[in-house]
Amino acid sequence: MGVLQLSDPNTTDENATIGFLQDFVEKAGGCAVIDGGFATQLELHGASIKDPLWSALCLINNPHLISKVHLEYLEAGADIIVTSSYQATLPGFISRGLSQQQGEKLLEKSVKLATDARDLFWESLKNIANHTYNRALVAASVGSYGAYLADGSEYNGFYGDDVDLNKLKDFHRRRLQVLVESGPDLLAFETIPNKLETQAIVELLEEEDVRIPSWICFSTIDGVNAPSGESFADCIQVVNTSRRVAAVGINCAPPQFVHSLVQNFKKLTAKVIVVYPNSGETWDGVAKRWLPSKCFSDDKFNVLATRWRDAGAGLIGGCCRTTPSTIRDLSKVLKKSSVASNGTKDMV
Ligand code: MET
Ligand SMILES: [Zn+2]
Repeated sequence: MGVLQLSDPNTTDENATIGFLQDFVEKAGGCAVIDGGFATQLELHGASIKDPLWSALCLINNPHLISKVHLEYLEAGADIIVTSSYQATLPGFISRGLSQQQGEKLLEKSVKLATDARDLFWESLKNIANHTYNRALVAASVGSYGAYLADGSEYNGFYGDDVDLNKLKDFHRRRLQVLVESGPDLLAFETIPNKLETQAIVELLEEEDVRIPSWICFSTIDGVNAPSGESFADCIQVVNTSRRVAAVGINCAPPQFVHSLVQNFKKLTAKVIVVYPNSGETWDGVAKRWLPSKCFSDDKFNVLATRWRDAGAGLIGGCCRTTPSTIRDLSKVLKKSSVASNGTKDMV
């Protein structure tokens, strides 16, 4: 098995922006594996992140742990790792007494920690014959405005009457510029709860002429609509207008919702479908803690994941409360069946 040969994402051909991710998925056997809960794994290692900056706090006081978690997910078989920048925002850092420049350095660092881990891991495989890993891609996480507010609004979609399109674009603009300049392979917009923020992202990608492919993932509470109550048909219509968004889907929703959503999204878009649900526990945004789920096991997650793949999801991983063990099992299940369906695992 060798390195995936992919189209160049930095080309001036706009179609190639999308083609890059489509190629990656295809060459991974029709379904590539994303990593699992990042903040979850930091916490399991003892990091204290009960803070408005959440996992981004580790960028300041525990970057080694971030590298360790990236390596754990790579070892578990993730084809794509997501950076620690989900709740890393410039206003968030500034409110902690950091300067704009220090904040920008931390955003840059979130990408560098991930690309360094990816390169280190890939290098370590050099002398290992017949390994089944792919050289992973790094997706820079861009959490929603609600994630920055840290008030649970990423799960209810209500940003208040004073938040309009321009305010959301202003909020996202500089962080996006810094992340893009830091050289990730992809951008991962996560837990987007409404159509307005979708529109802001799509317009911003155009205004900033972003040439690396993005995915946009929504959260959902009822498993049918966006948290704002707007239909996914409405939200995806906006996504479909963008030649810079390569994939669209769901993250951090209960796994039980995902199958019907993949079926629905398949009807609404030709883009790659990306899903990485949480473990089924629910986040109490006010008390800032997870409320228990009815049941969760990696076995159950795997069974569900093969159905998501069969329904047309091209990128599958885990969000909060999933761990490297979830991703290891997921990777085995998805890659095993992709070998069976392709008859080969040689992707060059
Ligand atoms: N990428 C983020 C993480 O795994 C997504 C969090 S969703 C609340 O920590
Ligand atoms: Zn999550």
